[in-house]
Amino acid sequence: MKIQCRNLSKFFGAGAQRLTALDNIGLQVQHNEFVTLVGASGCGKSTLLRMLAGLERADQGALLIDGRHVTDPGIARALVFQHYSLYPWLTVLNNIKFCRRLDVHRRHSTSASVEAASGRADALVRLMGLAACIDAYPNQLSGGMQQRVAIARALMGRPEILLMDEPFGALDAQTREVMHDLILHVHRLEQSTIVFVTHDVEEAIYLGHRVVLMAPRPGRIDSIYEVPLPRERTRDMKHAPQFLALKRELLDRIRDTSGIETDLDLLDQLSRNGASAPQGD
Ligand SMILES: Nc1ncnc2c1ncn2[C@@H]1O[C@H](COP(=O)(O)OP(=O)(O)OP(=O)(O)O)[C@@H](O)[C@H]1O
Repeated sequence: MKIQCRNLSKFFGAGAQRLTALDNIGLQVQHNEFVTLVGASGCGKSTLLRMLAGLERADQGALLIDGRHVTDPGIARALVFQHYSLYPWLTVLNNIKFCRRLDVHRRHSTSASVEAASGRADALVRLMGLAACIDAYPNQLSGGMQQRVAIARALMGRPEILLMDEPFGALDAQTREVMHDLILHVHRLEQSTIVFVTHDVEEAIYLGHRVVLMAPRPGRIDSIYEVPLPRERTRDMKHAPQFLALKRELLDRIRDTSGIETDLDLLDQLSRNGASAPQGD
């Protein structure tokens, strides 16, 4: 098993203010699996991802990767965010090469490691379709191109696990479609394990082998769905009855677990109480 979350809990704040961001999370992800996380706002998706990245510590439970406890970030795991976080003063190629934890940036680096890193950067440039803009600076690129650079940079250290937090959230619909096929291609080629957070249920189904649906207050796993599609995805599958049925089910479940209806009821009560409250002078 690549990733094992055993009864993970995470709290923020203390006393009456204590918030259970993650409550008793149990999740196992296999090597080369593509798992997507969806759920209403505040259900702990990003917190769980940050924990997998080693950026957040669990307060209870255990997180194991390849059977070993995770305590810190490591080169075997790379994180990609919605905001591309590229270095504006570096060209595309240098952004890709600049993966700080690579041996090549250390004093003891050998000419063989420099050459290997250079070869990997060139391969990633081709894979990501960036060959025409290697000398451009990030501010000269579209959002989609910047995100390609960010993914290429994340792949530079050959991560075994790619953790993606709404990486395509800021892109337009057409660019997202292209990026979906690109990331599926990367997943196949690199044989990586991917955990991908999104608000977009269609994206979660199209990319994922399994969709993990989380719910808020406290943040928890509500249910896990196997995606009933072949692993090799094609865009026409988005119209398949089983795709549409799962989409409906997930959307209904997210609405039911979001707490939005309870909030609306409370607002309704408040406005009714307000209307009947005695008016002051
Ligand atoms: N550093 C922090 N300090 C205090 N509370 C936090 C912190 N990080 C997250 N939280 C809280 O933990 C809960 C889970 O947050 P998280 O960002 O993981 O949810 P999410 O599902 O990713 O939300 P969204 O979909 O809106 O991005 C939220 O209530 C959030 O306010």
